[in-house]
Amino acid sequence: MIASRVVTVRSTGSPASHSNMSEQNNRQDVFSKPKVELHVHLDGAIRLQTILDVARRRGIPLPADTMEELRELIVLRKPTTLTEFLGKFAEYMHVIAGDRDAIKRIAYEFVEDKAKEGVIYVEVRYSPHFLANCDVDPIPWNQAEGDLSPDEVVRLVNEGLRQGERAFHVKVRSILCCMRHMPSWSAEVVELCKKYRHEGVVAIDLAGDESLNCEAYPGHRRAYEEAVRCGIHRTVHAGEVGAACVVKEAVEVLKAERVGHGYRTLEDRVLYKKLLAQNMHFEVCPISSKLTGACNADFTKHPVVTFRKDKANYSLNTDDPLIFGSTLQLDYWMAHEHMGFTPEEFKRLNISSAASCFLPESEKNELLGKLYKAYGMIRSTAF
Ligand SMILES: O=c1[nH]cnc2c1ncn2[C@H]1C[C@H](O)[C@@H](CO)O1
Repeated sequence: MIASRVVTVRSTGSPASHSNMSEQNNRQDVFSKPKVELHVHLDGAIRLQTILDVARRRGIPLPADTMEELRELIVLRKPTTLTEFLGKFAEYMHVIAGDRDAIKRIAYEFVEDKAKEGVIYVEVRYSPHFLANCDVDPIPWNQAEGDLSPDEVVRLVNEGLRQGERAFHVKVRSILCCMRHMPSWSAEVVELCKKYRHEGVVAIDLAGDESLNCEAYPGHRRAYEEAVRCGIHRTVHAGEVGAACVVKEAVEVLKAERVGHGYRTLEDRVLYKKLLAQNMHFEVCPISSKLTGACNADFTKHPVVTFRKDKANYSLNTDDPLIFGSTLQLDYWMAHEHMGFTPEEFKRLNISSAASCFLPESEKNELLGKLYKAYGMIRSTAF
């Protein structure tokens, strides 16, 4: 029996449309055991307070002076579209991008926040180009040109994450994102993955707006070929809002080892069966999928209900807790309350997540051992 206890669920923003804050604070932590998170964006997991502090220090005007006003500006309250959701990043990225202290700080604070959520291993992703202000074309977020390159961004994030790991006892690895609309950045992304593979960078990702262009550009394809050639792990955002053919392309052309979201895989039964047989991992983000309009707002109809029924390999993740006003506990709570997830299923999916993480085998085994121990399970237990 898992004892559930009432905890205060701290949130980076207000709980988007799911409830009011006091209601959220009284929610039970439905799985207060060590967890693994594989799909969360660093730039979607920044503290509101940090955005305010950095804006003040840098003298950058914001249309919000208080946490409440900033929350109002950034946090999504109702389901929208992926395109509109992605537009939220433009509200605050210009504050953090190009600033060395801010970048280290968001990485460090991210680890602290994950520790509070009971996460013992996390893979956090971001686009180095989106946080830079030189050696990137175009310079993002209307920044003036500065002297912070994508390469240095990776070094700073690595430093912040390493300090966070030591302070909060969470194991953290990172994934570098190519962006769908910027194929010209992808060659450098894979080079950065190679350069920093011994400093915590474990994989390459392709993020951004699938609804704008479905077929991966040659720039992305070449980067993924290089990743395969060099043994860099691969995940791809696919089938979030894009059709099942985007998932097919991710797996067959880009050689993705995991699929970011992947909900619309279910529309192609042949593909779904094939991926089930391959034990393909789906990085599921429940609250995200509701607020980006990727899935039906009725959680009882969520693709993860089918994944669970079919004993698919999947994880539960926050994706962008800042913009969704969420926490990992809230995603678990939604799964429990609206989809009937049990502690047994939470254990199973965390073990699948650990087994599908991008750590080297020996470290993966160590992580699995920790979970089995914490869950009071014997290693050979098969679900
Ligand atoms: O859910 C998402 N789908 C596609 N792209 C996303 C999602 N969440 C964040 N991103 C984008 C916006 C970020 O700036 C970028 C890198 O983290 O990845």
